[in-house]
Amino acid sequence: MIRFEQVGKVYPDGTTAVDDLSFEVAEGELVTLVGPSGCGKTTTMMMVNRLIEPTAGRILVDGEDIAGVDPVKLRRRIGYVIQQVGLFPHRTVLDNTATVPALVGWKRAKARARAAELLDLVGLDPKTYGSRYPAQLSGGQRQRVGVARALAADPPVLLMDEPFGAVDPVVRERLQNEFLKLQATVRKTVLLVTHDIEEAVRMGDRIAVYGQGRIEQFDTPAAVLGTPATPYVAQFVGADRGLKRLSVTEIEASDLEQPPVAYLDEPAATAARELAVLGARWAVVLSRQGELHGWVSGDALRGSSGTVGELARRMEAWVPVGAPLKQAFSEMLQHDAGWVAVVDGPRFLGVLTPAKLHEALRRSVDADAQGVARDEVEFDSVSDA
Ligand SMILES: Nc1ncnc2c1ncn2[C@@H]1O[C@H](COP(=O)(O)OP(=O)(O)OP(=O)(O)O)[C@@H](O)[C@H]1O
Repeated sequence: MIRFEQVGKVYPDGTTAVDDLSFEVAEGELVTLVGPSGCGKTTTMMMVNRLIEPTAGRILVDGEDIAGVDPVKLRRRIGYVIQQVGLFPHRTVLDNTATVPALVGWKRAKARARAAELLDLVGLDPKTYGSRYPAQLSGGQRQRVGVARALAADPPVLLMDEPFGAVDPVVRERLQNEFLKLQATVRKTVLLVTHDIEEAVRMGDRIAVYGQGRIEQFDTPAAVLGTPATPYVAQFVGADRGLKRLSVTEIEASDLEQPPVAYLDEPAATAARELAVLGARWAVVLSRQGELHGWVSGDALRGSSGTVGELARRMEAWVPVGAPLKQAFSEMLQHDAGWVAVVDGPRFLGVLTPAKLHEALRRSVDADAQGVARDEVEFDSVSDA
């Protein structure tokens, strides 16, 4: 979808910003460009919408060499989100969001209706915020408007330069998560620049790790963390990459333990006896169809004449199977729980304990050490195509 073929950029003063870049961003894929300040990330991105012209190689968007495309027309196909957001201060939020649809000739009512829809999508109620001016918004809200505006004309490609950079870490994580949810539905082809490896890992389907003007590694987050291609990459991803793996290692059904189970319609006395036999202090409460309803303690069951369902407590700590280990860990901490329930839709699969979580993390690190995960990674290179 976006393809760099041996692209280079030397500025008129002789600075080589990037050299011999070749990589591809597939349709619907989110690729993060990460690296230290001055390594050429922004130059790379701005060559895609022709705000900067390459001095070598070529860039294709949707199979077409962009050198031959009128820059203004090109930019209408490419959404652009930048850190400073660049909203027009004297226009309302709604009109800011409707900028591009209006430019490409949509009728005013249609452009505004689309803008309202987009504001809603990024979590800003158009009734409340649509008539405000940018100065009347928080930093995080302005960033959201920036994203809404970039998406308004429904461009297939999105360029994002430090889009969540100007807000505090808590808001940033929320914006990142919101954007990932949005991306799961809109499936744009995205190039996202960041200097933050955590952001690159969290957001990217694949990551391009930049050294000085060139890509040191182009891989999935798991592979970059697990098997850094060069000492430079290893240093850049940091000594705590084991911890970062929590974000990229998924919970699998085989990681789970099977705790004692009690059923909603079962008499409490029966369940209490079963727990006593097992020497267990609690049980997970399920429907007969295997749906998770909560948990119940042996103490609550003993002496009760009712059913298990009447005594069940809500399960606070749960995650869907396939979620990253980090999410399970965070649920455990948040609810001060010794384990988290893992579900597939409404169906209960088992529980993840700290010991199993540790095992899963080891499995993921060992798999990389043996080169397993890397073998599974598909490389896109220009020469393969
Ligand atoms: N117009 C210009 N003329 C000369 N050199 C430039 C120009 N723009 C950028 N550069 C240089 O090109 C190199 C790459 O810059 P670029 O902005 O692409 O880096 P970056 O990785 O995006 O950095 P940052 O994270 O700090 O924004 C830097 O050495 C920079 O000083």
